[in-house]
Amino acid sequence: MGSTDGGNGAVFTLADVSKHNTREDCWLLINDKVYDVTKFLDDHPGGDEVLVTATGKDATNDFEDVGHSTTARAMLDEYFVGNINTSTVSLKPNYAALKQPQDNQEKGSDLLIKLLQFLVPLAILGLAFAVRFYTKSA
Ligand code: HEM
Repeated sequence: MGSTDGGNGAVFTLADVSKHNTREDCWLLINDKVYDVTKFLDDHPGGDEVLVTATGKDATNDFEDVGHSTTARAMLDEYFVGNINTSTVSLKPNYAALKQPQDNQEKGSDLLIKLLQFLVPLAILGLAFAVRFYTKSA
């Protein structure tokens, strides 16, 4: 069936694939292969929304995370339009880089909590002394 789709020898860049990011024209990149799923949108058991949001990037993880059946995997062939120029896409997301800002943020809020743990009792103590001082003189 794939042979009737044409363009089997085509090699696309991620920028090429990214242009097809609407319900009217929807391409996906899964496991280094490019699929035109426009005609499949209405039939996808997981809905069309997830497919459109999976455009413009490497959708391999999105596809694999769902744990698609072998039937689902066999369906891919039908929508195959070409391969990807792998140098245009970072196929493995850099988890270390993604995690970094989060770590920094956590460190930031840790510091704030430590600072508050120090300042709040100090403020209460100060308040107690102030109250004592003013009630004495009155
Ligand atoms: C051409 C690509 C795709 C095909 C042919 C496909 C096909 C299917 C099929 C046949 C099912 C039914 C369950 C099964 O047999 O595993 C399914 C379910 C599902 N798919 Fe896909 N899928 C594709 C891409 C995607 C992508 C990229 C995502 C996520 C971003 C996705 C998300 C889902 C979800 C969430 C379900 C579960 C629906 C449910 O059980 O309620 N699919 N898909």
